[in-house]
Amino acid sequence: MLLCIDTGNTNTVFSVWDGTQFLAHWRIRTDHRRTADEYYVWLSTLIAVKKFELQIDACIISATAPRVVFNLRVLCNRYFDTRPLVVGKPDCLLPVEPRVDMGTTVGPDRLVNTVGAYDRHGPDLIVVDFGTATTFDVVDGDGAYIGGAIAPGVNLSLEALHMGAASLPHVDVTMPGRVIGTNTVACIQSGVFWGYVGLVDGIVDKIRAERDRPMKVIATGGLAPLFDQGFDLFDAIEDDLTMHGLRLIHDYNKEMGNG
Ligand SMILES: Nc1ncnc2c1ncn2[C@@H]1O[C@H](COP(=O)(O)OP(=O)(O)O)[C@@H](O)[C@H]1O
Ligand SMILES: CC(C)(COP(=O)(O)O)[C@@H](O)C(=O)NCCC(=O)O
Ligand SMILES: [K+]
Repeated sequence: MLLCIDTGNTNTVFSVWDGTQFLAHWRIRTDHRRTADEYYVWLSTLIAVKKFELQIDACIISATAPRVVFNLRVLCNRYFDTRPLVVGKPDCLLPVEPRVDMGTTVGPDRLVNTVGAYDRHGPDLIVVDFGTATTFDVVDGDGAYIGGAIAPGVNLSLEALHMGAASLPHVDVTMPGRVIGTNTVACIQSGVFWGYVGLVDGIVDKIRAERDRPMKVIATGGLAPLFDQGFDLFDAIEDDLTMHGLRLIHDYNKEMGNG
C-alpha cells in the first residue's frame, strides 16, 4: 500500500492507497518540529480506530514547507522501512517537466495538482487551489505546468485584517447575502467573500485571454465549494486532486523503474 503525504503550510494530509482506492484521509496541523515518532503515534492511533491491517510499502511526499521533509523522511524510513519519493527533488520523476523561468522552484503541490488535473480533465486547464495561499496553476496542451498566479489565501486575508487593524475582529469566511454590510463583521465578510469571487473570476478571465483558447477551471481545497454557490466560476471541484496526483506520480516513477 502507498502512503501519500501532502504537507501544506497550514495542514498535512496523510492518505492510504490500497491499489484501487483511498482507504482513509487523516489531517494534522503542519509543524516542522513534529518528530517522526510523534507522527507515528498519531497515525497508528487512527489506524487502530479504523481497525485496518495496513501494509505500507511505499511513500510519496509533497511538502510546501521544506523543513517538514526531514522528519517525514525519518517516519518513512524508520516505521515503514521505505525510502519516500519527494516531489520536486531531482530523484522524483514527473510525467512532464514544468516550463518556467530557470532557477524557479515551483511549489510541489502545484506540480502534483497539475498532474492530477491533466489525468482527469485533459489539456488546457486552470487549477485553482484554496490553501494557505490561493494558487492558479496553468496546464498546457501536453500536461506541463507553465506558470500561474499566487494570491493570499482567504483565511490569511481575514487574519491579516484582524492583525493589522486594531478595531477589526477575527471573522470566519462565509457567503454574505448582501454586498453592503451593515455591521463590521458583515462588512469584512463581504469584502473578503465578494473580493475573492472577483479575484478568481478576474484572474481566470485574464489567463484565458492571454492563452487565447478555451480552458477548463478545476478547483480544489476545502474552501472551493464556498465559492461555487451559483457563480459558475469552476467547471469541476475535486477534493482529492492532490492525492490523485501523488498517486499518479508514484505509479509513473514505478513504471520508469525509479524507486
Ligand atoms: N472546509 C473548510 N471550511 C473552512 N475553512 C477551511 C476548510 N478547509 C480548509 N479550511 C481553511 O483553509 C485554510 C487552508 O487550509 P488547507 O487547505 O489545509 O491549506 P494548506 O494546504 O495550505 O495547508 C486554513 O486556514 C484552513 O483552516
Ligand atoms: C504558493 C504556495 C505557498 C502554496 O502553498 P499552500 O497554500 O498549499 O500551503 C506553495 O506552492 C509554494 O511555496 N510555492 C513556491 C513558489 C512557486 O510555486 O512558484
Ligand atoms: K495552495
